[in-house]
Amino acid sequence: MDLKKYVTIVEDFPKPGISFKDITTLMDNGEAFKYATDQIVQYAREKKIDIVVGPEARGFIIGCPVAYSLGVGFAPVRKEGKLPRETIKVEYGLEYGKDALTIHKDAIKPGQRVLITDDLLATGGTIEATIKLVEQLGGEVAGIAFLIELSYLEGRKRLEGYDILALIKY
Ligand SMILES: O=P(O)(O)OC[C@H]1O[C@H](OP(=O)(O)OP(=O)(O)O)[C@H](O)[C@@H]1O
Ligand SMILES: Nc1ncnc2[nH]cnc12
Repeated sequence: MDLKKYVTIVEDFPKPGISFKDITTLMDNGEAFKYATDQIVQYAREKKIDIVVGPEARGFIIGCPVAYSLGVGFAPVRKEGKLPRETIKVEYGLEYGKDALTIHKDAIKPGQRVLITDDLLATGGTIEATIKLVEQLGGEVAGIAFLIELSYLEGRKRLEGYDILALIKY
C-alpha cells in the first residue's frame, strides 16, 4: 500500500516556512491506518519488545494500537506538568519551538526492551529526549518506529546507533 498518498501536506502551518505533514487523513482511513499499524507491529515482534513508549500527542496515536496488538503495555511521555506522580524530565528543541518532556519514574523497569513510537521524525529532538528518559530509567531502546521521516532535516543523525523504522519518507 502506498501510504504517502494518505498524508496531506499543509504549507506554512503552524508557522511560515513549515511544510506540515498531516496524518489525520491516514488515520481516518481504516485500511491505511491498519496497514501502517501492522507494519510497525511486525517490526516490533522481531525486536521482542516488552513495552511501547510514545511522546504526546501523536506518539500515542501510533503507539497505543501497536501495544494493544502486541499485548504489551504503553507508557506515555508527556509535556511538563501533565503526569500526576513522580517524574523525570528532559528539555528538548522542536522544528518549531522548545519544551520539556517527562515520564513517570516507575513507567519502565530496568532491562525492559522498549519500542519508541511517534508519527514523525523531524529534527529528532523529541525522540532524542524520549530516548534519554527511557535510558535514565534503565530501559533498552530496542527500536524506534515512525510513520514519517523528514529526511531533509537529518533527524536520523541525532539518533545514530539506534534501529529506526520509517514507513514514509520525504
Ligand atoms: O523531530 P522533532 O523536530 O522533535 O519533531 C517531531 C515532533 O513534533 C511533533 O510533535 P509536537 O511537539 O508538535 O506535538 P503534538 O504531537 O502534540 O502535536 C511530532 O508529532 C513529533 O513528536
Ligand atoms: N513538518 C512537520 N509536519 C508535521 N508534524 C511535525 N512535527 C515537526 N515538524 C512537523
